Amino acid sequence: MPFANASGAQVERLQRDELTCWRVRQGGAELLVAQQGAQVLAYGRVDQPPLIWLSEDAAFRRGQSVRGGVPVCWPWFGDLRRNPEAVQAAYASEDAAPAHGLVRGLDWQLEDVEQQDGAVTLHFTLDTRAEPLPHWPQAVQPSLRIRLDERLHLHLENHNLGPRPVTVSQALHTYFAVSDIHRVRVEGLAGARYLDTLRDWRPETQAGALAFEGETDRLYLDVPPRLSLVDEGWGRRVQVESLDSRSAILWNPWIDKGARLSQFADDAWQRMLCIETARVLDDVLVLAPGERHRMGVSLWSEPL
Ligand SMILES: O=P(O)(O)OC[C@H]1O[C@H](O)[C@H](O)[C@@H](O)[C@@H]1O
Repeated sequence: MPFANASGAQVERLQRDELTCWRVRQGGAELLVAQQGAQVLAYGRVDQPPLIWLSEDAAFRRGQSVRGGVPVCWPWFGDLRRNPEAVQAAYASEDAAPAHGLVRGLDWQLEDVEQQDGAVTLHFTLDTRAEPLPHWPQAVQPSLRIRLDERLHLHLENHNLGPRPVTVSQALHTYFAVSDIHRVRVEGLAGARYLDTLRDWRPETQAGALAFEGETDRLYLDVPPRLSLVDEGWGRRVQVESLDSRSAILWNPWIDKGARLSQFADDAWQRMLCIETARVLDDVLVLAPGERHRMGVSLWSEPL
């Protein structure tokens, strides 16, 4: 049932196959968010190509992360065994740990929808006290605030409600839509250190802007607060501004890995790339007892 307020924002609950979603329309922008994983699925301005990419082969199934949008990776990023020891130690099982943590396929609770001053904010939490995560007996509660105004802002909060410090790694795994992977570059990384996961995690230093010429899967450190995705094909610059994060993952699967991915068309690698706002490697989060921490990202586009 849609409901609108005086400023004209419209928030509507709807179903995409097995998933409950919310669609927000406001000021010429449209946002779609799934309750599962508190996952942003789509975002853009109605008169422009989408800013966030959602796979045309996306499956909206319970327990399965949707390919595209902004999956929340938490309380670890990627392969747990590649994480610092303190992140691994928080997981109490000998069994193989799922990639990208435990919360992408779970239902988060929508706490409230706030509409104020031309902005709409959806606030999701995952109550890990009422329903502890499997093999992760830590009293840390994540929440995600998704705010739509002229821009899109995501804030991932961690609240350590327990008596012990807890170390987590995390990412807002944003999939961006691009006109053509051969016509884009990411600016802002020059001089940053990175680990190239495709070359045995070799440490490297970025020279100049990052262009994509093959499979790319890199963990960058010392990342500045502003990165820009320059898209010559669509004549725009997408600004990616982070809050309290100095690590980022840059990813494009290219042809061979793209063919092996779930919910991913054979040629989809040409139309997307990921810039993931993160806390990984030596940038992991150490949460003191009682501590709240917020990591964020804001996204918008400007004409070139
Ligand atoms: O297929 P998923 O579990 O969603 O992971 C998708 C991708 O996420 C990150 O960007 C990793 O760096 C990649 O190695 C991984 O392939």
